[in-house]
Amino acid sequence: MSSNTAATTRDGAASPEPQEDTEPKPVPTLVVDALTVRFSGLVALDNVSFTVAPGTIHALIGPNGAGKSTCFNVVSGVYRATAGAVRYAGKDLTRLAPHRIARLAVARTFQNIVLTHGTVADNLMLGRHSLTRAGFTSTALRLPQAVREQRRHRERAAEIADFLGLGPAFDKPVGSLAYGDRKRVEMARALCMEPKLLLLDEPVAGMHPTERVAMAETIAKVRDALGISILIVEHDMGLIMRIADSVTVLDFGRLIADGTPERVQRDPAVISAYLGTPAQDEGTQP
Ligand SMILES: Nc1ncnc2c1ncn2[C@@H]1O[C@H](COP(=O)(O)OP(=O)(O)OP(=O)(O)O)[C@@H](O)[C@H]1O
Repeated sequence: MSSNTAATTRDGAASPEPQEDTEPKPVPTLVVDALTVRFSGLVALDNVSFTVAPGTIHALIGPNGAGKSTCFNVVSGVYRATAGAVRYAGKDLTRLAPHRIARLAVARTFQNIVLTHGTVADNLMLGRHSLTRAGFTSTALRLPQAVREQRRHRERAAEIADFLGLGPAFDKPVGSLAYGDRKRVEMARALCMEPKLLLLDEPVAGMHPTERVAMAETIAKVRDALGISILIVEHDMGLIMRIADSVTVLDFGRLIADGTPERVQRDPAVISAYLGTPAQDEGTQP
């Protein structure tokens, strides 16, 4: 990070604040309003409403088949809603294709690792692609402006890699990294899009306990340093209780609880929904 833009987080670490020429835009509120999704006869989401306040970590939890991924996929434009709306930055996301949603500074990660080729730098530069102004021809011809722009993007990608603890791996092939680091690359790629809303789909799935704790700290650090909103689907209840500001609980497509982690954890409907289903892992019980 260039010294004139450097900022520090609460813990004193360098913060990857976006380098914007103009005043940064405020983080919009995400409003999920009476969302219903039907697949043939099955109601995957039934009139679900909740709000993600700017700069907060909002968790979407629930037993298997509760409708979490369906909700996540509607917000990111992968699934169509049957009814209801998802309002964000003055738009209804249910009417937009994924690339138009991405242009509203909404980035998502995937549950399963999709990055297997190239170096960490290559993958992070993919995340910068939508922010690149230079066209294919000027980049291919290595025109000075295009070269300068590429250099700026690479520096920014390196800052984000550093922030996520991937600095030493920046020029290494993604395939050579440990599983936990590859999950971090996925998150770094999403952050390279400079999102105001980050959608994390099971960011610690498959990680061992030490990696999970480290990732939880990183997610909280991203919220604190960047002030962006994070919507997270995750089965690891311990992680959710540690870092979430608010939690929405789904069961059989319906919202059964919504509130702070402490309140939701004590809610009888939540306890009964979880006790009625087999535990995913040791962290699943509320
Ligand atoms: N593309 C689809 N076509 C048909 N049914 C679907 C589709 N996607 C999800 N469903 C169904 O919708 C319901 C909700 O599924 P969803 O994957 O959203 O739940 P989930 O809470 O994410 O579950 P898990 O924790 O197991 O991932 C399930 O009954 C599922 O089988």
